[in-house]
Amino acid sequence: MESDSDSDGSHISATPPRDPIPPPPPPPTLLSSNKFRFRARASSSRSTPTSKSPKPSSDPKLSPQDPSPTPSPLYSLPFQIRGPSLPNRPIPTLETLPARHLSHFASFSKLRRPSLNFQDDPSPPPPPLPKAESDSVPQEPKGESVNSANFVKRRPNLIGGNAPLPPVKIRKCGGEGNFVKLNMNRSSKRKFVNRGRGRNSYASSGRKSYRRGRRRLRPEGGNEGENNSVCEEDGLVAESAGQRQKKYDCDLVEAAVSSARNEPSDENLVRLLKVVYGYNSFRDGQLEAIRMVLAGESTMLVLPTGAGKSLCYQLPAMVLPGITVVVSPLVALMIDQLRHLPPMIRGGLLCSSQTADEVSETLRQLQEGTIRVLFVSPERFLNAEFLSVFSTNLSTSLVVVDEAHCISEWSHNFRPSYTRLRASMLRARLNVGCILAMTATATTTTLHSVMSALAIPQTNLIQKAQLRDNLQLSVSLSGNRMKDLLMLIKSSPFKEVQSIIIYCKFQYETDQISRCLCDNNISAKSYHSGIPAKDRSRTQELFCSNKIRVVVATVAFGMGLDKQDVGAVIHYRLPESLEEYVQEIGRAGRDGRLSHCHLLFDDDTYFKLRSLMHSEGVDEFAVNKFLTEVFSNGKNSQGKVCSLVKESASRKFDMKEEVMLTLLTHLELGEVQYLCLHPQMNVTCTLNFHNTSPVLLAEKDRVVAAILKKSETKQGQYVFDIPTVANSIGITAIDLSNQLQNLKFKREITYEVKDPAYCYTIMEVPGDFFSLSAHLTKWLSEVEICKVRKLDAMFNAAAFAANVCEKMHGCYGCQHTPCLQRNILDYFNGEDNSDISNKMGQSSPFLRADIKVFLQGNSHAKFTPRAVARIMHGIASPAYPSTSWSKTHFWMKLSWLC
Ligand SMILES: Nc1ncnc2c1ncn2[C@@H]1O[C@H](COP(=O)(O)OP(=O)(O)OP(=O)(O)O)[C@@H](O)[C@H]1O
Repeated sequence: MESDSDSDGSHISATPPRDPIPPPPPPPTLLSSNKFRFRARASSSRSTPTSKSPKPSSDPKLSPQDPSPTPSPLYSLPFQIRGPSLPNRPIPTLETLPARHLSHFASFSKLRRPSLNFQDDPSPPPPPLPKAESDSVPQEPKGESVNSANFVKRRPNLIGGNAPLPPVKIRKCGGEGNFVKLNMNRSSKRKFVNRGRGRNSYASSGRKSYRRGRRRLRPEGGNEGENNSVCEEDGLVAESAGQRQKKYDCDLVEAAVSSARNEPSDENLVRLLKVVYGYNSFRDGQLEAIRMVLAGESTMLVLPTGAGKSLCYQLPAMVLPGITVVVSPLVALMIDQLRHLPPMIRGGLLCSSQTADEVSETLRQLQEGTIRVLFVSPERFLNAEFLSVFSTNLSTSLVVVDEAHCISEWSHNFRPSYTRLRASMLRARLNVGCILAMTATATTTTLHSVMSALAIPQTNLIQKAQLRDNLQLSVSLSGNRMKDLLMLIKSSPFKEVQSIIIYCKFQYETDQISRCLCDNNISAKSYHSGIPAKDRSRTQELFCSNKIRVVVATVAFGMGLDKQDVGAVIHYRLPESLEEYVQEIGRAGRDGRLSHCHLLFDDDTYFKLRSLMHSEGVDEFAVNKFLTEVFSNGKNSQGKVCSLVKESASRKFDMKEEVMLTLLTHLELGEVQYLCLHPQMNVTCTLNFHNTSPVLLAEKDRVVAAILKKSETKQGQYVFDIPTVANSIGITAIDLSNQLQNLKFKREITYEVKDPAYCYTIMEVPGDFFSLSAHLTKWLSEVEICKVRKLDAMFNAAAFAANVCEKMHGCYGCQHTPCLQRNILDYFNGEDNSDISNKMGQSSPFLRADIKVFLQGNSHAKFTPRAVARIMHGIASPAYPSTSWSKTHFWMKLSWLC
C-alpha cells in the first residue's frame, strides 16, 4: 500500500485496501478474429451473466415513456448488466450515505439527509499508457452491408472516396485561426465578385472551409507521422467564406432584397437565397422559420446540427429594416458565425476580449446603422453602456437566441447568464418584437421552459428530427478503451476516414491518446481548454486543412467548427447526456456524406461521471451562510452596491463559482427581485499617490477624500474596496473606476486592482433567510437530479445498443443506428420526468466503518456529509482541494468500489 503523508491514522480503513496493481483487463470485446464486430457481452470473468436478462420487447415504439406495464428493456436491463470492471458485489451509493451515521457532525446536525457534492474534474493520475496494439488490421466484416431502412446510402466520408472529382488548385492557408483581429468589416465595394475574404472575415486569410475536389488519400500503410505531411495539397480547394459564395452582383442582390421586402413570397425568398448563397432551395424547416420571422412572429426553431439554422436569421437580417442581435454563448462561436455571414451583411461583435476602443468603435457603427447583425454574449445585457445604445433611436428588428437551450435549467448546458434573456427584458431594453430561439438539442421540458421565458407561443414551434440521417451510429462496451480505440481506428470503416474527432472527458486523456496515436503513425493533436489559445487555434487550423487526421478533444472542441468533411466522431467516454452526444456526433458528416460515430463505453466511466454530476451540489446550510453574506449590510442596505469576491467566497461556502452566480442570478430574476447584478469587476484597489500630497488632493477631490477615509494603509499604499468607497459618496463602482482612470492620466496616482468579484445593488432584503435558502437548495437539487437522469438515459441507451438490442429493427453487427436513433428521438420527444433506471442504489458494507475511521483520523477538521462523500469519491471542491485531500487514503475510495 502506498504510504500516505497523512500519518493521522486515516490510512486505516474497514474496506479492504485497493490492489496496488489493478487486475488485468479482460480480453478485448471489441474485435475478434480480425472481424470488426461488436458483441453484446454475454459474460466475462468479472461480469454477471446477462443471459437471464429479460428479453427486450420487439415493439419498435416501446420507449421509456411508454406507459405499458412491461418496462422497456432499455430502462430495465441495465440492472442486470455488469461491465467487465464491475465487481459482482453491492455498489456503494453516493446518494444513500447513511444519514444517521453522519448526523453527529455537530455543526451540521441540522441536515436531515446527507446530500452529496462532488466537485471539479479530480484529474486522477493517468493510468499507464496501454501499449499500442499490433499493426494487424482487422478485416471488414463480411456480409454486413448497409441494409437499414433508416439508413441513407450516401457517398461516405472516406479517404479515397470512390467518386473522384477533378483535381483543383489549392490556396495556401495562412489563417490565424479563431483568434483574429476584430471589427475589420468596413470595406464597401459595390461588387462582391469572388472576394477572397468577406467583409466579416476577421482573419488575414481566415479559417477556410474546404470543398473536396477528391477525397485525400493517405499513404498506403498508414505512414502518416506528423512530420510526414498527409496534406498533399492537390485534390483540395480551400475557400474562404467569401469565396464560397458565388459571384455577387450587388445590383442583383439589392433587387432580390427589395423584392423580398416588398413581398416576402416563397418565390422571392428562394430568389434571394440563390443570389446570395447560390443554393437552389431551402432545407427542411428553413423557409417556414424565415416566413415566421419576417411576419414578426417569435419562433422556436429546432433543427439538427449542421442543418442550416444560421441562414434562418441571416436572410431575414437582409430584409428586415432594423438590426438583428444574435446572442451566442461562446466568443469562438460568435467569431465563426461572423465570418460566415455573406459579404453583403455587415456584422459586428461585442465580447469581453475586445479593447475599450474596439467596443466604442462597434457601438459607434451600430448607432450609425452600418452594422446589420450584431453578435453579443448574454453577459452584455448587464452592461449599461451597451443597453444605452438601444435607448436611442436604434431600431432592432430581431433578437436571435442561439443555443437557446442554455436558458433552461433543465437543459444539459444551463448558463445562468442566459436566464437574463427573458422576453420582457428584451422588449423593454431593445424594444424588439420578434425573437428567434434556435437549438439542435432540447427535450420537451427544455423547449417548454425556453418558450415560456421568451414568450414564444406553442404554435410557433418549428421542430424537425434532431438527428441527421447520414450518421452511422455504433456502440461497444470496452474493457480496455485505449486498446479498443486503436483497433477501431485501424479497422474499416475508420481506417479509411480522413478527418476524425475523438471526444474524451479529461484533459490528461486527450494528451495521452494523441501521443499514443502519433506513436502508431496516426497524426493527431489534443485540444482542451488547458492548452494555450494560440496552440488550440493552430490545432483547429491544421485539422481544417487536413494536415492532421485526428483531433482528440474534450467538450471544448466543436462548437463553431464548420468543417464539412469530418468523417467520424469517436467517443472515448460516455457523453453526459444524449443532448451532448447528439451535439458531438453532429460535428460529423456536415457535408451530407455517410459518416461514422462510435461510442466506447464502460461502467467505470459511468460511475465516475455520476459522481461528478454531484459536484455542484450544495447544502441548505451553505446556502443560508451565502445569503447572510450577500445581504450582510443589513436591513437598511437597499440601494447599496455590494461585492462578493469570487475566490474567497467560493472557498468559504465550498461552492463553485458557477453555483454562486446561479444563486445570484436567481435572486435577481426569481419571483422577487432581491438584487440587481452588475458586470463582474476587480474590487480590491491598491493605490499610490505621486505628485500632490493625498491630503491636499482630498481637499479638491471628493473621491480622494473618500479613499483616504475608507482605506487601510500598508507600506505607504492605500488599499480599499471599490464598491465601499463608491457607496460612501453615492456613485457607482464604474464611475469610481472612471475617476481613478482620470487621476491616473493626470499622473496623480497609479493603482492596481485585483480580486474578481460579483457586484450587485441590493433591491430588497429577504425577510426569511431560512425559507429562501430551503427553496433555493431544493431548486438546485432538482437541477442536479435532472443532470444525473440525463447521464442515466445516455448510459441506458448505450447499454441497450451494446448489450440488449436484438438487431431486429435494422441494427446489424456493430451498427446500432436504428435503435439509437429511436431511443434518442423518444428521449427528446418524451417528458423528462419519466422513470429512468440506473445502476446505482446499493451501499458498501464498509461505508459506516470507513467514515468513522476517516473522521477519527481527521478530527482537526470539520466536515459536512457532502464533504466526506466528495473526498471518498475523489471529487475536489473549493474548500477541500485535491492538492490537500488526495493524500488521504480515503480519497476516491468509493469511486474505486463502484
Ligand atoms: N438551403 C441550404 N442549402 C445548402 N446548404 C445550406 C443551406 N442552408 C445552409 N446550408 C449550409 O449548411 C452548413 C451548416 O449551416 P449552419 O452552420 O447554419 O448549421 P447549424 O444548423 O447552425 O449547425 P450547428 O447547430 O452545428 O451550429 C453551412 O455550410 C451552410 O452554408
